[in-house]
Amino acid sequence: MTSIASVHGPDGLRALTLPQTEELAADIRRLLVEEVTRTGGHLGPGLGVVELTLALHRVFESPRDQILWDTGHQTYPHKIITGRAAAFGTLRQPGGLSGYPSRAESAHDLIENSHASTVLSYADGLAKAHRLTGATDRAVVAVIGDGALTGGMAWEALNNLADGADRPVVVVLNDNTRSYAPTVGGIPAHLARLRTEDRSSHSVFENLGLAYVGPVDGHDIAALEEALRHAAGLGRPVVVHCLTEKGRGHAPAEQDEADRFHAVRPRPAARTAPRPAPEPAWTDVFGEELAALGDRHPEVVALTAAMLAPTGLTAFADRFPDRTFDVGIAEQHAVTSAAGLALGGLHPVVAVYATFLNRAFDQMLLDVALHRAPVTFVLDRAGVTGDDGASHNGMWDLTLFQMVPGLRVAAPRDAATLRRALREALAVQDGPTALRFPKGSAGPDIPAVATLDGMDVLRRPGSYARDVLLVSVGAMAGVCLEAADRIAEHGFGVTVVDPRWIAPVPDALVELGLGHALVATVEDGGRSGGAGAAISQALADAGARTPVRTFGLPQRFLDHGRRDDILAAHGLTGRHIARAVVEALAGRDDSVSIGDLAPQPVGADQ
Ligand SMILES: Cc1ncc(C[n+]2csc(CCOP(=O)(O)OP(=O)(O)O)c2C)c(N)n1
Ligand SMILES: CC(=O)[C@@H](O)[C@H](O)COP(=O)(O)O
Ligand SMILES: [Mg+2]
Repeated sequence: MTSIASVHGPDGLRALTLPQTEELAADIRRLLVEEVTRTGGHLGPGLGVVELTLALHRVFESPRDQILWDTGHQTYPHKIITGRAAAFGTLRQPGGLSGYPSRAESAHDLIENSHASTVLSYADGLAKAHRLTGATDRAVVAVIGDGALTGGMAWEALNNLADGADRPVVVVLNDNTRSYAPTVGGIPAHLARLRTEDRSSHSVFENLGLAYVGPVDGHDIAALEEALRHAAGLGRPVVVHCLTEKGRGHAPAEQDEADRFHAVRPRPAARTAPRPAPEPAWTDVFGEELAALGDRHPEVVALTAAMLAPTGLTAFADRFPDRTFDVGIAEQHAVTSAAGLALGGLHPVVAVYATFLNRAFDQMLLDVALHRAPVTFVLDRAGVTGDDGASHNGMWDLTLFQMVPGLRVAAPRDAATLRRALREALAVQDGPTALRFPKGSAGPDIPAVATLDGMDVLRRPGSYARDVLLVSVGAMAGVCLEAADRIAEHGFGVTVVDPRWIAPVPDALVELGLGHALVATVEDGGRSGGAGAAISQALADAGARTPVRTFGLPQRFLDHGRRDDILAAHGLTGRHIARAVVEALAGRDDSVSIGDLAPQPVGADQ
């Protein structure tokens, strides 16, 4: 039995016979199922590319030849055969292997961004660089999924690749017919015709001017190697169309109609005490409320970028299939299409993970906000997500939102305020709205003790002294209340307020801030240009001399880890905030922000 342990790096692969390689594939599958079901992660995508990964590393000589992966979630087999099998059990653990390619881990990993549809653009750039630097002996190989191929950037890149007959790139299309769910649109329909029709009809790739090889059985190593060698020998841009099965070799994944085990949760640790009833997930609270509002709001339609279930739209889609649109992994199109829907008299809800909206900022700014289109953006996974690493944290949305004229932004603190904010957003007809909430459980509802011009007061100062105003943004309410209690122990009067709608900065919040000795803002998002910065600016514009402390995430790419650990590492805990506020009030040292006070995690962030 050829085991992983018997192969030392990709060079060892090329010495194996075909049967030995097939045995190795079985051993890799065993390791994937055993470890990923324990650690959590992307099991289905990796199972689907075991043979493809082996064939790629037997035909091409990485890292001289550069093998690039779109999204990177399917690279566990690649990691295993490029020297990281022994560490594979640390996958997605703090300080352990990243769940995506990592340049710090290996020379075989070139691109780390987990945002889809980018790989062909990297490849186009690399091919041009090799042409200009004379490094024409290095192959450029770009693996892209059928889902990622529905993203606009992929076609921008194909347009350029087709224009570079003297700049060879081997595009490996990993066609498993699915993103999470079956991939939607004309592109998968075309690929299906290529799979089933005789090769009389030209592929779209050939019509663009690229060579096309396939379709090839993506689980037949010999056939794959022959096709890849042929493609590499063409010396021009070529698409190798590989047919694979997501979840291959693990029956529960193969039979999973939802998403073929796209991403599995970690196996829960054995417990002695009964597990407490889980509090509702933010995603489910949103999804159930939107479905409930769908009857009362016939003008509401929902859009997703290939993530219907992950963003909570399943219930709405089940009840209103004609009012639900999956546009593929195409966030830019989703947003401008929503503007079109709004111009047509409807109220679109664009449900998206916060980090993925980054790429549709221009569309939000100039296709939606410029036209004051009543589009509601619902951002899940806002703030620190943690396990999926730097490009998955939703830590830029609050900063981007500050730049959009007329955009109203809500950051609910719990399930009750999420439901309320959604109802309020759907009632806005004269401009865009956005709601943002983190990954995971919405936790217990946090009641207000009073309201003030639409803002929720969560804590009044016992002594009515107006020493500190703690402005809680979204899900940081619990942290703020803990900080307030700690600060009050030092004899200071602390008010905690949750504006609920945090942009534009409410006038009532400025008014409230003017009357306090110090204002502190706490957000699960980037400090730079975030909600706190906007509040600080608004106070300054009102002529306030009140010092403002903003607590949030540093302007860094944060390594993967557990959400709570990352928040703590950057001072977003009651204890850290209290200490910094008390020191600022005591005048001991008001030049230091909490982000500098907090201990940095091992393997300091970039
Ligand atoms: C811009 C962007 N939007 C959404 C996602 C979330 N996402 C991760 S993998 C995936 C599906 C990818 O499908 P495909 O490219 O076919 O790869 P497969 O999982 O089938 O191997 C999606 C939508 C993302 N990573 N990037
Ligand atoms: C690879 C990718 O972008 C998604 O699959 C992401 O991993 C989603 O993660 P969660 O849905 O677990 O937050
Ligand atoms: Mg796919």
